[in-house]
Amino acid sequence: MASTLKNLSDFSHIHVQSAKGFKFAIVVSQWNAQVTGALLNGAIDGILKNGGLQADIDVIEVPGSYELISGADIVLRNKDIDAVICLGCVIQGETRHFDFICDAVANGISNVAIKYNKPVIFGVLTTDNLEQALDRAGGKHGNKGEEAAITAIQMAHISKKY
Ligand SMILES: Nc1c(NC[C@H](O)[C@H](O)[C@H](O)CO)[nH]c(=O)[nH]c1=O
Ligand SMILES: CC(=O)[C@@H](O)COP(=O)(O)O
Repeated sequence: MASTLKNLSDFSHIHVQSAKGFKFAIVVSQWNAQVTGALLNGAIDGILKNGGLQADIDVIEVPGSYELISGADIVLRNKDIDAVICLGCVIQGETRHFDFICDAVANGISNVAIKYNKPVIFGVLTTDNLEQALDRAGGKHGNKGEEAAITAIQMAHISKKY
């Protein structure tokens, strides 16, 4: 369902299990910091509102969304983490660089999840412009960072169960 048809932060349709006892890493890009900072706040709020502890959240900043791949790999290689949340904002520019970054990040994050058999959540906005990004980072379409946190909580429970 397109974001315009729903609020990304409306979880009334699901039962969100507790985040208590799980350890999360949030890897966040510094590119478009106005947006990624809001995504980070949303993700942290999503974990804390559902019983998680601030002490169980590691935040790792990386330069750009492309570096989310390495950031997720480094943290999973070095820490016992239940789920990683990758937050970024890629905005179309004049060239095809946007396409290469988006494809690389989506595929790279998937590969890290498979490599470590851990949930690595794709919380990366890929927008035409800044307005669309702000709308999804605490604006009229909610906060994709909070959505990514809820996804991480759910996947952490699934990983623990099976
Ligand atoms: N244009 C955007 C970038 N570009 C930078 C890359 O992510 C990467 O850091 C660089 O290619 C060096 O490896 N990154 C974003 O996160 N958002 C953009 O809009
Ligand atoms: C996604 C990007 O790397 C892009 O914003 C860079 O802008 P440009 O394509 O104009 O170089």
